[in-house]
Amino acid sequence: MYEIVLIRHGESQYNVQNLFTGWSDPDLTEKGIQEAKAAGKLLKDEGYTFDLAFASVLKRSIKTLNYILDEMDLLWIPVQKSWKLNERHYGALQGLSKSETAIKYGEEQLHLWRRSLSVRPPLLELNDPRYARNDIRYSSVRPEDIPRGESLEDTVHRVGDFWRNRIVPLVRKKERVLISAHGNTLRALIKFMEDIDEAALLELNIPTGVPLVYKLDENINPISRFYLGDPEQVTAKARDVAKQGHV
Ligand SMILES: O=C(O)[C@@H](CO)OP(=O)(O)O
Repeated sequence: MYEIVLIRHGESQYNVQNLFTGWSDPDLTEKGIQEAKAAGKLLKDEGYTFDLAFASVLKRSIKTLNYILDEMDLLWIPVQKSWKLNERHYGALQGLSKSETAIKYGEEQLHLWRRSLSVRPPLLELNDPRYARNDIRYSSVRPEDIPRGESLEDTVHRVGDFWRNRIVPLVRKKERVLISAHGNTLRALIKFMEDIDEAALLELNIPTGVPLVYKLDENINPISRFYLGDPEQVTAKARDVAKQGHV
């Protein structure tokens, strides 16, 4: 049996202001830092250790990983960063208030934008300053691969590719891997691994800063997944994420 640990970054400045984030790059809040440190302590107390770790190229994911590794005295392990683990791209919604968007377009439309599989957000114009093509950190990415807005399904493709090509070979070698990523990247990965149906996907919310453990069989198919920590607290945190879509 194999195992892997996933985590969504701690609370960010955009989370606390209830803004659509996507590929925007806000920092962690003080609460987010504490969540990351607590996650590191929990992993250590539960006896976890890692041989290598992954993060996206967004600072909330990178810093969360660093706080966790520092807490575990594992800052020395190799870390690989990839844009393929970036949050789902929220297109022209990025930087807008979720509650104001709910007022303008209705909670139902907002829920579809946030939680459906195939609905894309309004796409960014090519000359929009939020379009990542002019950002130096994406200079090695093929321009046609840089999104202007993604459905969750689009994110499932890029994260699924990354899982198959970069993560699975390591897991097979019994490497103990930690992935620090984002709410919708992890929803995409869960969809990819378990092919959960749309109804379950609509209700799937990932709490910030809580380690999610996957047990995998010999073919690297999931056997079970569970959060570490107090189940009531985890449920309450996931409920808070769901509530961000209300007026
Ligand atoms: O804004 C975002 O990029 C994501 C994660 O913070 O939010 P949501 O939960 O609305 O998909």
